[in-house]
Amino acid sequence: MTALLRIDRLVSGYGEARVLGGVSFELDEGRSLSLLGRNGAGKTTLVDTIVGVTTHHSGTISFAGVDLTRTRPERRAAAGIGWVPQERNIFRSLTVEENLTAIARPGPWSVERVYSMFPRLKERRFNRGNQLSGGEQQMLALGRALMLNPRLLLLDEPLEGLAPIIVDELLAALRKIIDGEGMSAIIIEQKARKILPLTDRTVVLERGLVSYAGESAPLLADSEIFDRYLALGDHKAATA
Ligand SMILES: Nc1ncnc2c1ncn2[C@@H]1O[C@H](COP(=O)(O)OP(=O)(O)OP(=O)(O)O)[C@@H](O)[C@H]1O
Repeated sequence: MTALLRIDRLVSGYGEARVLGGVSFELDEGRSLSLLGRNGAGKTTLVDTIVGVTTHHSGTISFAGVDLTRTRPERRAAAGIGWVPQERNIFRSLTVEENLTAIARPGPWSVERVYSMFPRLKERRFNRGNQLSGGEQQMLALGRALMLNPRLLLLDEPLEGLAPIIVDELLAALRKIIDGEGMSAIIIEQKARKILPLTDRTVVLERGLVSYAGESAPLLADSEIFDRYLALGDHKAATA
């Protein structure tokens, strides 16, 4: 079986600077992956390289059997790569409903389905992006990505800066999207223990290299394994 996403010896960064030093991993269709690691390890750089907005130095990115390494970001999106960056790129001057319909592509996800996932967005459908709370903006950013009906969803710290009750609501929605709908997803998260139970697989980055690539379950089940890869330095506080 061809992996949905195959990253092979990827080296990328910003201009001359190399952040990823040769990253390889695969993700099968319908599987989900936690992308973990300390601040500055290269998580955002990896996701941004998959999307096509960093400087590629060497290595390959294949998606559904097609080499996308030198393809422009718009073509990658059209191929089915949906992206919710850390800064949640919603249109702040458009209403919730306009945000959802502006970039919709045909497929199972519709405005009504997004509203049933996030009833709060339905209540706020005539409010503009800049009138929403942080949690509502994150729901809208996720809803927008779903409206593109992607084959793979890339989420960069979707829980960051949100109140605990909103974090729980988003985690429940992500569980429905991943488990219920079988969406393939890569999720960057600082709070490893929150996201590990949601995902089949995990990649841990350390200084631009893969230090762990495997099932998520052993990291949760065995505190020694968890500590070896995740409870170091900055990460200790973040995962507590
Ligand atoms: N636009 C940029 N230009 C130059 N260097 C950058 C840029 N963005 C990030 N970097 C550098 O790349 C390295 C990896 O950063 P990256 O944001 O990928 O890490 P991260 O694992 O996502 O960390 P965080 O959890 O802090 O977001 C860091 O040393 C960072 O300073």
